[in-house]
Amino acid sequence: MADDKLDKTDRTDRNAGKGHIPTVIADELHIVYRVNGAKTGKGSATSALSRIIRRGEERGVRKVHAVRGVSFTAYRGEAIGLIGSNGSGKSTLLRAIAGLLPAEQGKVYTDGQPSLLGVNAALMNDLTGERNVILGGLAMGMSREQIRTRYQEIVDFSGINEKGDFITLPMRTYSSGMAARLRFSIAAAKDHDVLMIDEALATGDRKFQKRSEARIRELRKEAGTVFLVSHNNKSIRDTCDRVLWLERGELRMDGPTDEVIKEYEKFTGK
Ligand SMILES: Nc1ncnc2c1ncn2[C@@H]1O[C@H](COP(=O)(O)OP(=O)(O)OP(=O)(O)O)[C@@H](O)[C@H]1O
Repeated sequence: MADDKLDKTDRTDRNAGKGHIPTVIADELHIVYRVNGAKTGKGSATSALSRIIRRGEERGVRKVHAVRGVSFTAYRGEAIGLIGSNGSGKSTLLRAIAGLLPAEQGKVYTDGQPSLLGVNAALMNDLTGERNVILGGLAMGMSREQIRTRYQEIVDFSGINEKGDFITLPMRTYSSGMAARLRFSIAAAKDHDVLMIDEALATGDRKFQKRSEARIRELRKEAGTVFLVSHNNKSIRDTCDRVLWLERGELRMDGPTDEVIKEYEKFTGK
């Protein structure tokens, strides 16, 4: 499971001799979704017949094999980009590392509790931005005192109050970009062992993206590991030094950012 403590002497730690500390190890990881009540066939007489014949098997459950045998080791201080076409398994892999999805086969080992910062991270729409900063901080394990000292910093970083006193209004009055900025700011206020960001940078405007990129670089210096899922190759280039390229759930390439993006751009025809 994802919350297994890492065995620092793990054999997959190829760089142990160089003093690198592994934070996440995925070992031949497979993730399969099961979709209940999924219809097979088009509702024709023959498909109805075949459904009757299959009765007793896993009826109405369709499997989606989203991650297929992915292995890698992430180290402290690395910023790793995850790239690949739509539906290639990037978000699924992050959710599995965060311990939100069980492994069908294989294993994920993590050092500490990884935090997943998605554009869908749970904030309460009916509460004010202010309350969400406090609740979000508590949910991440910050003390009230820590939240109090970081509060102004979080609000300033989000830029929510640049156009008026929005932080005291309910989140439902925010634009999707404003909400995403607040989510990022809350998550980025804490020093994470492993921080995973799913497309968060794509949502803010250019000025906010720059600020987020700078913060990611800081988080790396503070010895965490950062994973970033993005379709924006420039964001990945500016932030990451290593890239994992997924395609149809398989790890197609793992290497230095420039090399992997070059191959990916050939693949996508850019
Ligand atoms: N909750 C779910 N139930 C069933 N299948 C799912 C679920 N979430 C994702 N999938 C499937 O798993 C596969 C991988 O999806 P995933 O969202 O991980 O891809 P992605 O690389 O993050 O895509 P994108 O770039 O479009 O965000 C896809 O085939 C998708 O249809």
